[in-house]
Amino acid sequence: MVGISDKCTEDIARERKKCSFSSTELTHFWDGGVELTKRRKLLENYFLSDPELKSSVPLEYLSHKEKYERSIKLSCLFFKKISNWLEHNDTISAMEVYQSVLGGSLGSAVLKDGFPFAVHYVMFIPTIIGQGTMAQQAHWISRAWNLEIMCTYAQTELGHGTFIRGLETTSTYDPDTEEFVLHSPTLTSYKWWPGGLGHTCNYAVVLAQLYTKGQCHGIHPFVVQLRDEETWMPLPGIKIGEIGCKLGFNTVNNGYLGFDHVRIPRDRLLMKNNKVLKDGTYVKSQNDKLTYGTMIFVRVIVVRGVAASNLAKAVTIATRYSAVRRQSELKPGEPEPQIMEFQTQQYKLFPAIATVFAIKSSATWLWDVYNSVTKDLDQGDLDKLPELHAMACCLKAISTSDANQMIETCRFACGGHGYMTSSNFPTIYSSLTAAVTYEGENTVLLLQTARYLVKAWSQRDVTSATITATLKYLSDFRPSDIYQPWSLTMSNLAEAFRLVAAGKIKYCSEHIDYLIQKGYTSEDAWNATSIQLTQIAEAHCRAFIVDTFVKETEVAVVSEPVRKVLVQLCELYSVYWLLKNVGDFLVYSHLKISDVDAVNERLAELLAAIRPNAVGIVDSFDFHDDILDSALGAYDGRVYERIFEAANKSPLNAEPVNESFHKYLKPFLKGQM
Ligand SMILES: CC(C)(COP(=O)(O)OP(=O)(O)OC[C@H]1O[C@@H](n2cnc3c(N)ncnc32)[C@H](O)[C@@H]1OP(=O)(O)O)[C@@H](O)C(=O)NCCC(=O)NCCSC(=O)CCCC(=O)O
Ligand SMILES: Cc1cc2nc3c(=O)[nH]c(=O)nc-3n(C[C@H](O)[C@H](O)[C@H](O)COP(=O)(O)OP(=O)(O)OC[C@H]3O[C@@H](n4cnc5c(N)ncnc54)[C@H](O)[C@@H]3O)c2cc1C
Repeated sequence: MVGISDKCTEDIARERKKCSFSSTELTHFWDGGVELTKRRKLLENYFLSDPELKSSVPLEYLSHKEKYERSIKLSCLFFKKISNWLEHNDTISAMEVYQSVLGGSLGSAVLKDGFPFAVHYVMFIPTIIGQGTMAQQAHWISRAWNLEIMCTYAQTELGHGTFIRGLETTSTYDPDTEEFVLHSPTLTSYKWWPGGLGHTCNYAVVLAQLYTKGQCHGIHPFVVQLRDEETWMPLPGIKIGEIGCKLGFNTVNNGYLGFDHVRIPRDRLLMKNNKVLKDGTYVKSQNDKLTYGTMIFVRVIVVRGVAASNLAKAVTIATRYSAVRRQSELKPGEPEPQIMEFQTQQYKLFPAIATVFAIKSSATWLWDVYNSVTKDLDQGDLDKLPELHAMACCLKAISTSDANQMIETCRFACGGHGYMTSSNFPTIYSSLTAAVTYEGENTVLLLQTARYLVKAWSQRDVTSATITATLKYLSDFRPSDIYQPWSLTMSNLAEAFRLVAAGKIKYCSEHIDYLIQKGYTSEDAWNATSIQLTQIAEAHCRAFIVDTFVKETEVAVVSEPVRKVLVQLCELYSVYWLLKNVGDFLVYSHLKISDVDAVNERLAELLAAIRPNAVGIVDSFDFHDDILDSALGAYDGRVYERIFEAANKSPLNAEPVNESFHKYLKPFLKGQM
């Protein structure tokens, strides 16, 4: 074993030396500025140096019950520590602290399989802000923020997750007592999935069909107490439990919930948007989609906080590992190369690095638009809500599905060792892949964006004067644009993505019209076109991501060496996705068959150009080793020693002979069983 460690650390140190730019400068760009990097590190040091928050036994060796109990202990210590921090420091706002703990990667160093308190902060509090009156906000936010109560967001039911208009839980107003009566009429009406609902929370926002004066007004949010505040026993009429083991999220305590005629006061209906008066009169808001606001918020934060951040972790691990792992021969008789020398390996890693930066720049745009639209909504201006909804849907879907596929590719890039739990790929994958489904299943979200695009296509001439920036390419589109000459410049690549999106949107819209003319209902025509409809949402999203990434590389305040890296990554992202969908580009853009070889060559050139900087680029994500938590991806490159150390944490290695030998194996082998 002697010498292996030195060789690996030398390999990775050599990578860092040959880097053509300052990794620290790229870290500042990634964090959003020097000051933000400082603050992030301050928080990391504060939390990660605390021995109480570290666990000696890896999570995977605990039983399901032990995992839950440890998750509660660690969550309490962790959130106590956050309160202590906020009491004694005013340099970092509470919002920023919670964002880095729950929306960033810091929390995963403490509870890698998720927090049972997460939905309390990520969904319950935002729902009260978005849906509660001032009085309701004052009451519930202060109770929730001060952790007097633990809360969740209970929308999904056993029978319905996507189609929330089909939820079956009812909330019927009784004007005599001025109460709502919550009821679960069927098994499929049981709430199913909410994080922390099992045993952790005593309150929830419950989405239920509101009935008053014999009329159903659709789903509305109600704050409901589930457990006694002292004894934590479920209240009468509340049937509650945990939903059991899952692919991941096993410390999140996802739960189920049923109601047997549970009465709650009238003021538990969140009434910022819609109201029920004392006598049962229903007062409708100007837009019934405002009830869906919390979902938009979470989709917005998933893009960077979940998709980019998990993919960045995975590609850091795989890239560092590829710098120290040596295998096979490139030329006969020569020493085994670092596996990163293989072009196929570069093709697995570098597009994933480029995708992390691409997602990040779109996520920044989305966050800014979210904040501006939220302000408009508060002033009663709903004009920009459809664009925000459409972009949040497709960016959530594309970022999580890219990350999902690329994290798996990063795992494959690490061969057998990637399959070890100690690589941390299983946890990174299982927490990311949940985001493909939660907060709007990806196909469904793509179809929401497609609905917006088809509508925009039909209105593009009438609305061209007021068309939003993300749709301007539709009103600019001329079918003859596909006869322009092709060139391998970034502006031309971006144009090709826009042409593909516009061409496919045009085709889909015309196809739907054609089917309707043939006698299809509009719903059947929609369904019969829906494969292509998901593709137009993807094409629109890719064109948007490329445009946003290009603009970011142009305006970023960085040195020329860093800008060069960003430009290469931006071009790689574009070339990679063009070649993945080359058929579409041949049909809908000005790319011709005779141009494709040159694009393939450009891909190879870009991979080769990024190769010397690869470790430097992933270093710039600046993951603390405790956050990466990977035997393959630690900063020092000591891969083999760490794999060995992790194996020796297996409880089976605590004794030389396991008792099952005496009980079963021996009698079996001796023919005595
Ligand atoms: C799929 C739809 C959108 C369908 O709803 P619908 O009422 O049938 O709508 P439709 O007829 O297709 O469209 C009607 C219209 O509503 C618009 N719309 C739809 N959603 C929104 C929104 N959020 N904001 C603003 N507008 C929205 C649509 O664009 C349509 O507009 P239009 O009529 O075309 O002008 C909806 O039901 C939905 O969002 N389903 C997904 C459910 C979901 O996201 N659940 C999340 C549960 S919580 C969770 O998963 C937490 C995990 C967190 C964790 O653990 O970290
Ligand atoms: C880890 C995790 C945590 C969660 N946390 C919460 C939580 O805290 N609170 C909460 O309320 N919920 C939560 N959920 C539930 C989650 O939001 C739903 O699972 C999600 O919205 C998808 O709904 P579904 O499970 O009913 O899938 P379904 O809608 O049944 O989807 C199944 C299939 O049907 C397809 N499909 C459905 N409708 C359409 C359509 N209109 N057009 C085309 N295809 C369609 C989908 O594409 C998919 O392929 C969580 C889920 C997970 C996995």
